Parts: sequence; structure tokens; C-alpha cells
Amino acid sequence: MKQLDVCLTPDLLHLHQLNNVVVVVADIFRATSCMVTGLAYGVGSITPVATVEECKALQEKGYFAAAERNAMKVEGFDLDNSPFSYMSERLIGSHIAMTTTNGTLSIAKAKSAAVKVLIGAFLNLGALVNELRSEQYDVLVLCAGWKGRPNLEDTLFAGALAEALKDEFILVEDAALMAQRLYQQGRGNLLNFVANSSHVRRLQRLGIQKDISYSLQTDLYDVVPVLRGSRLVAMH
Ligand SMILES: O=C(O)[C@H](CS(=O)(=O)O)OP(=O)(O)O
Repeated sequence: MKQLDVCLTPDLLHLHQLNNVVVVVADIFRATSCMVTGLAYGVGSITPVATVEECKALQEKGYFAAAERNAMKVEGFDLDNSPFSYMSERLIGSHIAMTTTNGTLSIAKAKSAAVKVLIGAFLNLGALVNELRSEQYDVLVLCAGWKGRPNLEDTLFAGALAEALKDEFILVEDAALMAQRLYQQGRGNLLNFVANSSHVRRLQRLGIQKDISYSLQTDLYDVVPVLRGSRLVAMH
């Protein structure tokens, strides 16, 4: 039987074997919610990069560029890290370069070794579950966390995936069981469950409220972003 494991933060990724593993990167607030939204709204591709400098270089080549650090847009870039910014008509068919504090760094860490990198959010949970059911490989959910620390919302998402796939995948390690049990506890009201979390408090301090409830909605979109070369594109 296939195995599903959870890496609670990218700083623990060195403990995981990624050969023949599909990695699902999750950064609920807000990078992977942006990626799913953008591709659902018709963005052509999103190139995740780890640094602001790499993002700038792609902007100079004609990409729309999204650069965020500590939840704020970096000066000189076109887009911030709000999913609502990815709903614009001007982005349909466009190529976006994106760097964020935690999410794109996690993708950069996973991409060299994984057999495939997929992007997960509550927004595309059902589509992702269907995709993973037909995968022949083990799955690792990589939670982006916050600057090397685990966080509640990404772990909840990992738990939602573990719960949905529990008949097809064995949950071998305690991190997967912890995530699953956390989700079982919180699923009745995700918004309430994350209310005092560090990321929610940080976003609220900056007046960013609507992204929180938006990103906790389940199954809004049928799109599964997959990394092809350096670009994330919609899988089907
Ligand atoms: O913009 C975000 O929500 C975060 C920034 S921080 O974690 O609040 O500093 O970036 P992300 O890479 O999407 O976690």
C-alpha cells in the first residue's frame, strides 16, 4: 500500500527521502491559495522562485512579478500575496514569477528530488485527492510553515488530505497522524480553530482579513497545479 507522510516544516525536509515520492506543497496563508486561484482564473503559468532577485530578473524578461516578504508586497513588483490579486482579467494567459516568504522557498527545496511537485490548498482539496488516488507513488505533504516553524493552517490542510486518503494510503509516521487528528478536531469550524494562530494574528495586524476566510474554503476549484520544469501549470 502507498504511504502518506507529512513534513511539518521545510527545515525538516532533509529527514525525508524524496525519490519516487510526490510532494504536495501547502502554504494555506497564502502562497498556494494564490497559485490555485491564479491558475483557476486562467493564468498561463506561475514560476515560483526562492529569492526577490530571481523574481526581479524574470520581471525584467517580461513576466508579471509577485514578490512578498513578511506578508507585504516588495516595492517595485506587480502583485502582492493576496489570492484576490490573482483574479484579474489582465493576468489571463500571462506568465507570473512569484516569490513569497515561505511557500516558494518550500517548492524550491522540494523540486530537485521529488518525482512530481503538486500544489495543495483547501481551495482544491477534492481535485487533489482525486489526483493522488490515481498516483502510483508515495505522497509527502510539505507544510510551508513560517520561517522554519510549523503552523496550524498548513498542518490542518495536511490532516485534511490524510483523512481523505486514509483508505488508499497508510499513515506511517506520527506527523501524519498528528495532522490527521488535528484536522479531525478542527474540521467543524476551521476559521474558529485557527483564530489565535500566529499567521492569522500577523495578517490581521496588517488589516488582511478576507484572505483568511477565503483560503479556508474547501473545493472552490477543480485545478491541480503541477510543476513542469520551472513553471507551475494546471495539470489537465
Ligand atoms: O504573505 C503571506 O501570507 C506569507 C508571509 S508571512 O508568513 O506572513 O510572513 O507568505 P507565505 O510564503 O505565503 O507564507
